[in-house]
Amino acid sequence: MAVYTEVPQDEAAALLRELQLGELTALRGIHGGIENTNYFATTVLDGIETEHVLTVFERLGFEQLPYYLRLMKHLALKGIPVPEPAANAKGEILHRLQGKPAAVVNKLAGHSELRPSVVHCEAVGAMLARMHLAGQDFAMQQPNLRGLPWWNETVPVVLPYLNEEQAALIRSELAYQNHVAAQPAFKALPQGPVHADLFRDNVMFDGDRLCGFFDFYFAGNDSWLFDLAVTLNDWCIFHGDEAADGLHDERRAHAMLAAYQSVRPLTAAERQLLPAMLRAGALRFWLSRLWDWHLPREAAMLKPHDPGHFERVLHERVHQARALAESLRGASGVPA
Ligand SMILES: Nc1ncnc2c1ncn2[C@@H]1O[C@H](COP(=O)(O)OP(=O)(O)O)[C@@H](O)[C@H]1O
Ligand SMILES: N[C@@H](CCOP(=O)(O)O)C(=O)O
Repeated sequence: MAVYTEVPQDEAAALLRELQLGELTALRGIHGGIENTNYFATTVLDGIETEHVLTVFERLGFEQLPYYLRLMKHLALKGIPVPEPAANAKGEILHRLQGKPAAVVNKLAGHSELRPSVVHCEAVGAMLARMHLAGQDFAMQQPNLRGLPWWNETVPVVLPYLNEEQAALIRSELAYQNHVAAQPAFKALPQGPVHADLFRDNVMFDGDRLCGFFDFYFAGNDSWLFDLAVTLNDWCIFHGDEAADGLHDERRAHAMLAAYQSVRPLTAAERQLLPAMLRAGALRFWLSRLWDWHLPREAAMLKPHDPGHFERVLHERVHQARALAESLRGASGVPA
């Protein structure tokens, strides 16, 4: 269920006409997604049928949206396959439907690849690096609104719902992330606009061909390494019914990292900080899932995502980081 706001057919048709996209012939609510109201809209212009996605924003306000929509436009103009927001005659890409902010973008071909192969991970890694480079000259700035300040605010909110072991893990991870974020090397990491939620369900594939990235509504300015870590934490981890839920898949991770670096090699500081950033990415999504699970927005979600998955991912990332640190200490002659 993801139609919170019913958009009357005539109101949608008027907007699509204003955007010079043609005459509306079909409007269908989309039942995936959890954040916004989404419809597929079909229009006909000069005899040609085209598919669009009409979104009514339920959580984000008129102030935050220009950043996301302008970023998508910027990336699309640079050849990155992302949905391009449609503009009216005045060049405006943020519209209003039922008193709420709304946008219309082109519908990407393909479907989400929920069981990605090495080939899919390579394609995503390379495109992510291309997207980071293409965003370098994007002029607008907006922080990642789900970054460290939000983690610091949210941990006390979710703590009452955790058992002792979980509370200890979340507290110690938060302390670790605050410590890492204060380091000069961390502050100097390459930055730019990042997607920050590039999960498997936000990418379209047609077979092995990557058709596009979408759902930029958690984007913001942050380190590129954070974006890569979030992506690795979803695409290169075992999921759900697999016995190894939450564990790292070395083959897929290696493929994604190599493909990313074939476009933009990581700096020495990025390579060193990747284990810490994988932990940060796991903490970020464990927190948001705990929040959604225990404090759901009114009528907002039919099926919140499982927080336990990211608890397992965080355990895995902490374990890996310690093992790596110990092997490095061993290699340098310092006892582990
Ligand atoms: N530009 C697009 N092209 C094709 N499908 C899209 C596009 N945008 C959204 N969708 C479809 O709508 C669903 C919900 O979109 P999503 O952005 O994930 O919603 P939400 O932000 O509400 O969670 C997606 O899973 C996908 O099937
Ligand atoms: N990817 C996040 C939740 C964000 O939902 P989306 O449908 O907007 O991508 C998670 O899995 O926790």
